[in-house]
Amino acid sequence: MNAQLFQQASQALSQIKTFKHPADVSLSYFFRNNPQLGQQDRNWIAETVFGLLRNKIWIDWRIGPSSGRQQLIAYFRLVKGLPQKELATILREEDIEWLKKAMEQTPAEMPISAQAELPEWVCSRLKAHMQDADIIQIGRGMKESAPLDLRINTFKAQRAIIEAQLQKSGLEYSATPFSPFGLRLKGKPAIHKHPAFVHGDVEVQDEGSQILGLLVAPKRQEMVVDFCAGAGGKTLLLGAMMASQGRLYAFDVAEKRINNLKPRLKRSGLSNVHPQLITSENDQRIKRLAGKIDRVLVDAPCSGLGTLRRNPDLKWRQNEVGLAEILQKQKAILQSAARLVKPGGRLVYATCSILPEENEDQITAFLEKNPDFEITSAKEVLEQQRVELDTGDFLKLYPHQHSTDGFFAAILTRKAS
Ligand SMILES: C[S@@+](CC[C@H](N)C(=O)[O-])C[C@H]1O[C@@H](n2cnc3c(N)ncnc32)[C@H](O)[C@@H]1O
Repeated sequence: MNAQLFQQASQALSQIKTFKHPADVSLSYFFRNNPQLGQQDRNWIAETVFGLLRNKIWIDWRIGPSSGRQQLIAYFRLVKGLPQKELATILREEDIEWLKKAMEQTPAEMPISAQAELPEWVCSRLKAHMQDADIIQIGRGMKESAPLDLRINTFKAQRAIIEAQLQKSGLEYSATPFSPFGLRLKGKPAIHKHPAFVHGDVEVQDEGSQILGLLVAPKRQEMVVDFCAGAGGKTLLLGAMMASQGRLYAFDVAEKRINNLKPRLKRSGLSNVHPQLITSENDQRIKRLAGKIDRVLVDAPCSGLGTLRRNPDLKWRQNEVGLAEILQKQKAILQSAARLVKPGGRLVYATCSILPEENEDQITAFLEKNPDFEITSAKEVLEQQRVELDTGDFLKLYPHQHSTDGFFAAILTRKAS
């Protein structure tokens, strides 16, 4: 660490802290405007500002109102535990005085929000459903940085060959605990340049996201819809599970995301995927396919509060007003997507959120309105695939328990008429 680099981290932080854009977007913009920074410096700045964001609620409570520079000093001193002499190169005279006072002050009792490193409004919503100790555990799990998980593209590649390739290039990895297609890399190697990635033999995908595919469990020759396909993280998995057979529609309302799916699709070698830009959840195409689809995945737009390990800035970018809109959208999408499912067919509703309003509550409301659907146990569906993961009827994943992002999923089956 040197004074200049520290100053640059502080500047990057002040741009991120407007929270007008996602933190990674603001950071890329900062790097574009500072082309003199080498890769090592960029990595250090990114690690530092993300480290701060992962701990900022606690830091704000501990040191009170303060500048970005002071928050960074507090991060190194109080979170990373660096002794003051190691900060000598960056501390100015006024910093030393400020730090002395900050270290001495004892703030009032720590609120649950600071203990859990979650916004107050999130804590109060969780409190209606769980104990404080559980909220704290969930929140603390979100403070760790996420591991780099790969999914083997089983349509193209065999695990033994991929493992041999990784070993040959000196990469360390282990099998993911639950997903049969997963590998967890040690550290954060530049996997996008690795031949296995370039040839489409592996994709980067959190193990939790891989498990969602196991809940859909599409069969070869089936008609499947990935309703909120985005750039196709789950589409590619579903397509591989279908061994590139049957028909898999990838719907989304965002043109950019559907366009981003196309190069990934090409790399994957799949030919059963049909990306379709839709105008809304009520697009004409949905009416035409009504009652014809075997399996539908709704990976709904959500608050993303299960992904705080990767997107800690969501703690400031999400709020209750935004949540109210998201809840309406989720409800409308689920209701419309359900029309696609044929009798006996399966609908999987998933989010990367930890809020019950976006999860269980949506399912309860849906089932009240749609008595022709019933819950199928996630535990049983996973058991059938020899995956030992029991979170009950619903899939509920948390970083502190499963080392995945926070995910929720419910399997709904349309009763055979
Ligand atoms: C959680 S993301 C999906 C991520 C994706 N399934 C993946 O695995 O990479 C939710 C997606 O829903 C899309 N979306 C939002 N409103 C929609 C709607 N009315 N109908 C279909 N998709 C919608 C968003 O554009 C976004 O790509």
